[in-house]
Amino acid sequence: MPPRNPNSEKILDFVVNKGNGIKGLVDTGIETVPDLYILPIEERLLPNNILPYDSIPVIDVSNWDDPKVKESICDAAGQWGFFQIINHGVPLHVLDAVKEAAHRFFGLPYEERNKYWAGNSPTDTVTLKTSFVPQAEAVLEWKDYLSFRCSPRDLESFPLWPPVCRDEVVEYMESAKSVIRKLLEVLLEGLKVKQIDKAREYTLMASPIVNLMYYPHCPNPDLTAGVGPHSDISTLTILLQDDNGGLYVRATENDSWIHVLPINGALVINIGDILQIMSNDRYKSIEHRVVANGSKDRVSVPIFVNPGPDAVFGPLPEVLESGEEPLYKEVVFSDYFKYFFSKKHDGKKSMDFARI
Ligand SMILES: O=C(O)CCC(=O)C(=O)O
Ligand SMILES: [Fe+2]
Repeated sequence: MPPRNPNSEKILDFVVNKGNGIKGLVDTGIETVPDLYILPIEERLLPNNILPYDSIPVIDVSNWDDPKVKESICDAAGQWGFFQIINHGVPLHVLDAVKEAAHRFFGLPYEERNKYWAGNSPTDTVTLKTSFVPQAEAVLEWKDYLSFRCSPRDLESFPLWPPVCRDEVVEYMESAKSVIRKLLEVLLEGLKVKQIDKAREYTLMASPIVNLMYYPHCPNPDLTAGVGPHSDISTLTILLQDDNGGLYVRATENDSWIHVLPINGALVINIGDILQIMSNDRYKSIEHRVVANGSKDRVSVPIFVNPGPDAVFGPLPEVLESGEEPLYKEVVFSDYFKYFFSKKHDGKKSMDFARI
């Protein structure tokens, strides 16, 4: 990484080392985007690269057992890797409450937020961070996030979680559980897996993570990345976004992107790397990115549905049954996770870790 100029070093110290986050920097009243956040022009999302009339599928899941619904889900997972679901059963008030809780947490004074900063937090099940991997990034991402590990064991640390948002996070996670289960059942049935037994359950969904993402308003969002292009390493991600928009999904191998239109009450679903690997490429984990907003503070709440740390995953035997060659080797989830977090967001390069 090239050396940084003294002003960038100062900002890095304030945002990362002192734990103010990008929220703290915006609160100082900055009127321009600091160099530390300015992307080289070839990495910016330019208007010419946005396809204005395209959108990802929207699927009504009021009847999960309808074969047409199942088919739409599996088709969307294969062709798009991204879709929105409506009538999913998670109550609107639960969705609204967790978004409000995110605003409440990031609205706390520095001293209160800082109690949860990585390294200060009373428990490793909740951590406040900024950007993605600041020590590996030449340009930082315009986001802070409070991350909750949410396996049943992790939930034992609930009393140590921030009181301004912990109930809402747990309620959202609990209400989303049946949606997660249904989606995985349908997607696995599409891969000829009849039933999700205990071992499979561990590999598919044992260690969910819920993030409260916060993208404070940015003086010039076109210059910077809220989140750079990446695919998720999860099996599935369930994402609740607010009405500001700003999430873009890669459309083709060329550099074009589709905006994910906010729909009140909808959940955005995307396939993660693990499910692409387990499906031997039947389902696709598609790159996506976020652009911050010029005037509003954006929040989103992804649930990353992750395997247990020591789960081993690879192409499913049911998928390879008819003699198809596996495209991936078997990998331990914690190794894949460490690899992902050892470098900056970099498209779909993490998948090389598992590729044969
Ligand atoms: O905030 C969003 O809309 C998406 C965030 C995201 O892609 C991620 O955290 O992996
Ligand atoms: Fe993502």
